[in-house]
Amino acid sequence: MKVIDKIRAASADRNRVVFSFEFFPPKTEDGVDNLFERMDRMVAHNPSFCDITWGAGGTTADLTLEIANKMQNIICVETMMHLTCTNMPVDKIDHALETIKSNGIQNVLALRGDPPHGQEKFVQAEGGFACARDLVEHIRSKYGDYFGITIAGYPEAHPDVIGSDGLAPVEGYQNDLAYLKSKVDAGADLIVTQLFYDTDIFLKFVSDCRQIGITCPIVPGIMPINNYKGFIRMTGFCKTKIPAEIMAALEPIKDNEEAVKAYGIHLGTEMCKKIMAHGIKTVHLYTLNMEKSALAILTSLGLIEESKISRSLPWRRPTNVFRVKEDVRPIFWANRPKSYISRTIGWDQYPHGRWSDSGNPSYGALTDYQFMRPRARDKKLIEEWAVPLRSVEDIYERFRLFCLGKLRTNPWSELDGLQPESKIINEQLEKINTKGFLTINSQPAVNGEKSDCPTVGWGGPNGYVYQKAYLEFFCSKEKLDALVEKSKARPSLTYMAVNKEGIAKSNVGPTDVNAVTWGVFPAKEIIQPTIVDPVSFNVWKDEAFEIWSRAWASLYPEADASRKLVEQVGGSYFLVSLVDNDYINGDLFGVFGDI
Ligand SMILES: Cc1cc2nc3c(=O)[nH]c(=O)nc-3n(C[C@H](O)[C@H](O)[C@H](O)COP(=O)(O)OP(=O)(O)OC[C@H]3O[C@@H](n4cnc5c(N)ncnc54)[C@H](O)[C@@H]3O)c2cc1C
Ligand SMILES: NC(=O)c1ccc[n+]([C@@H]2O[C@H](COP(=O)([O-])OP(=O)(O)OC[C@H]3O[C@@H](n4cnc5c(N)ncnc54)[C@H](O)[C@@H]3O)[C@@H](O)[C@H]2O)c1
Ligand SMILES: C[S@@+](CC[C@H](N)C(=O)[O-])C[C@H]1O[C@@H](n2cnc3c(N)ncnc32)[C@H](O)[C@@H]1O
Repeated sequence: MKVIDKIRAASADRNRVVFSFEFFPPKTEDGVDNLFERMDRMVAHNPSFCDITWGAGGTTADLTLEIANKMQNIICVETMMHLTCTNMPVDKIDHALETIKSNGIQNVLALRGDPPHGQEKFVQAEGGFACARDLVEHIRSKYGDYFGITIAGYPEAHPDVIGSDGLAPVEGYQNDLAYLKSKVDAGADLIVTQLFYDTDIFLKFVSDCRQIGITCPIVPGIMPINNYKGFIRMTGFCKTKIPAEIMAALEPIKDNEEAVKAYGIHLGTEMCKKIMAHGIKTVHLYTLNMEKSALAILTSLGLIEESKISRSLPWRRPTNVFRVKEDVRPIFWANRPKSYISRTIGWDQYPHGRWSDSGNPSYGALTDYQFMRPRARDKKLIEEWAVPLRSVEDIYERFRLFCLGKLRTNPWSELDGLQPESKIINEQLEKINTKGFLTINSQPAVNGEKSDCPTVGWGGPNGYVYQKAYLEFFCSKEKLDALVEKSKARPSLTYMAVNKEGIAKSNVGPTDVNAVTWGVFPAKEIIQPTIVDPVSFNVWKDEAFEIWSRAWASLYPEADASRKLVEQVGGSYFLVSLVDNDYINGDLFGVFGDI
């Protein structure tokens, strides 16, 4: 969706305030991994968009494109990619735009760019554009209305116009404004401003823009002060005016980083309050890839609340323009959303409400990507899972500890630990893992809980949510046989089981689709976001078995005895998916009672 449409919708919805986060491409691979984990946490607070910068002179082009793709499709946040003209002939510009378009991204921040490192003046690339307005014109003429186009605005005028006294001559400021209007007239629909610390200057700028007929939203760019030296460097570079009272407040605490941060949060909050009091309901935060100050400012403003992170679906709703209609997913990849998205990236049609509408979905092939762990998690996974294993009971112990919350990582999960809903059943999970039913997925039964309940709620307020109890685990053939025998006396149970070779047992039909999570909301059809189905189970099973070797056994050296044990268990156990369809009086764990 275009950011401008989100901002307009928020303004129509009781003038709701929206906020956004800016990030830049980190310099190392570990940095990139860490950034995604951080973004994931920040996106849970529902920013209207996040943007990623385009390294000076196009130095980070490939990385920016890759990060933008992951932000939109895996983190699932509305993504705006910065794009500059520096060193970019038109074919390179088009390559970048075609790439993000095919990845379902609809938002671009169109910029001229700074001169490349070490150079003083911006130089137009051969066959490239001279300024941001040319780029805006090009995007509109070639891509029509597909992209939402944002441009940069400078409340104190562009630094090129600012003199050595730190001020822009009136004429320079006016020319800059007139040029800004020409960028809007060329097709831009949103302005994000350069950072500033004098709110009066920003408010005057907005008023000046309105006077010359700029009507689009103007989003204030706020950079929380994180450390004194960085602040001085950035404001010097951008020629930003620092009000005397800010300098006076910083001077005595400049060597105390914590005090500077706290002041930065206080100042950012006060600036936003003042801006918002003037009717501006958007805030753009230059996060500098840091989480604390940006979130603290939003918390102080009452725009976010840790305890009220709400989910519109039990899994993160896609933002990719091609998959926004998607509202049903099989449960199997619930703990591996990145893998699910990568395996379904080619789908051009998403089921709407009824899973069977999608027919027989062709999942993408299993690739190395599915087994790649973010480096930062690698260390933790090795520490928690590559421990000496003498018997199968030692294997059981890993699963048991994970279900008790004593391990953070799990080879079958891309997520950190368990979800809050698992607390309801973690004692039962512990018991069955101790018996050798090695769980990798679960959900408790829910019969009409309020939809804003912090543990199992989703979909916003005023609705009711429901779930069938679900378990997915590996177990030996003997244990599976015992379970199948016992389940005969429990008609509410349905199961599917399969081993690595594909030998299968099940009491459901080959195309039966079982909705295991649904919600009832005012003035809406029933929403049923999560299903269990044999077709997807059959695809998932290959990934689930590969994880034994590619994500766990591979953590040990080649000939290690523990490695062999892991391979052997993974190679001989069955993968079982078990649903208790009686979500009112069922007792899913009861069937394990005397096995
Ligand atoms: C929100 C924001 C994000 C940014 N992100 C990035 C980024 O990711 N990567 C990056 O490299 N840089 C980024 N920049 C920095 C930006 O590239 C520089 O500030 C650059 O010097 C100007 O870019 P612009 O798009 O504002 O340029 P333009 O809008 O083209 O303007 C540049 C200057 O030229 C003047 N000008 C141009 N044409 C005319 C004309 N015909 N008549 C009169 N005056 C004219 C303007 O008035 C202005 O002073 C960002 C800046 C902002 C505010
Ligand atoms: N608002 C801006 O003017 C702005 C914003 C982003 C990037 N940039 C410029 O883009 C180029 C590439 O930046 P990068 O992201 O690759 O890495 P970088 O290391 O130069 O900057 C890191 C981050 O700092 C922030 N930043 C840098 N310069 C800024 C500025 N003048 N004003 C506000 N924030 C600024 C941005 O969030 C940026 O992503 C640099 O020349 C940078 O100055 C400018
Ligand atoms: C089935 S989903 C939950 C989905 C959600 N209830 C829905 O309706 O779509 C994933 C659940 O599996 C749980 N889980 C993750 N790893 C697990 C494991 N190893 N054993 C048991 N449960 C696990 C998570 O805590 C989470 O509750």
